[in-house]
Amino acid sequence: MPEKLQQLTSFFGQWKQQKAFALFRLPGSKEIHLWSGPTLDRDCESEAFFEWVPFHDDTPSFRIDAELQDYWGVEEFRQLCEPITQGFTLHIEEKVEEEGKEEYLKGLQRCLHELNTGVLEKVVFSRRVSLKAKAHPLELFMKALSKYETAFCYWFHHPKAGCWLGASPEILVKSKGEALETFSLAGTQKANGGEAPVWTAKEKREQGLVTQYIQQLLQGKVDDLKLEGPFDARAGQLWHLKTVVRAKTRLKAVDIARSLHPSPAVCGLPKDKAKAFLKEVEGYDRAYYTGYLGPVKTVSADLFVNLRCLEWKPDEVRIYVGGGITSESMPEKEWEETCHKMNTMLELFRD
Ligand SMILES: C=C(O[C@H]1C=CC=C(C(=O)O)[C@@H]1O)C(=O)O
Repeated sequence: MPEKLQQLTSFFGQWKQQKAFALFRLPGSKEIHLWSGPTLDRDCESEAFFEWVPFHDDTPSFRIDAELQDYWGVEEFRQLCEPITQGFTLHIEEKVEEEGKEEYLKGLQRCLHELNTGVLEKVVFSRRVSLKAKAHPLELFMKALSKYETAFCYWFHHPKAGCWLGASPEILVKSKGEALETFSLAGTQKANGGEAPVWTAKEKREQGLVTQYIQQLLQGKVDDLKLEGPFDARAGQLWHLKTVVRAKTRLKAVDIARSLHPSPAVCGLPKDKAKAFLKEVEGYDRAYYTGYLGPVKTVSADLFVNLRCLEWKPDEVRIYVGGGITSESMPEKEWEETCHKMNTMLELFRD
């Protein structure tokens, strides 16, 4: 057996016994990276580490020291992986369309009450669906690579955080030297062939609130703050509204990410009230959905919001989806939006 294949087979053949690891591909890149190593103490840094942060503060964060770093070209990796995933069945119970609808709509009414009485200005209400499924995570990761070329695709495993996979369209903080970039991403429409989306006032406002939040938070802390957009951004079968925010700074990417998180693209406004309200109204634990993750080096960082993701279990997957709610929201439309977002992960189980 060629050495590279042997190494990969032994790593992914017993991945559950491995130390924590992250397998990832940056948006648009043709390289797949594997970082693995011991967990660092909170706030302890190394030359290269993988950051893994939850949504709620009472869930633990993990920072993996990238002691082991390897990378492959996508095609080489695909060929190496074929023998590893061969013989695994890919199966999912597909009847999920109406599951949890009643509960979701009840929660949404409570969101609308908070919004209509002025307690909240925006809230990102979410849900989780558990499905019986069988798949090798590596196979799902490979599918994500080919279906979502412009997303940050990852497979993350930590003995204490579990096994997660995703294809995130949203940069939280990207930095290289002093150059900093972040996204304001919100507003969703299902793609309809090649047609450009027409955005409603509600969608423009929900995205505008995210841009404003980022701008206010960064102003005075960074130099040369510039905004580009909003423009249409495609993510799989969905469209979003996106504004790219650029700046110059000497602050550390991990510190900026910590102060931006959770933005109104995943939480709400006012931030603390929305967070507390979500904990109560959602009735389930978001865990690492809408947290953030990514590789960090001494001179660069690529941190993404953990969206369009699933939690993998041996016979089950849990898919997490949400959407921005404002006083103009129409319940049926918001429900449908979560169904469209769920399709991003369900697609991994289809040919
Ligand atoms: C919270 C999610 O998406 C966010 C990112 C883009 C568009 C969003 C929206 O239109 O509501 C959300 O803010 C999700 O995918 O679960």
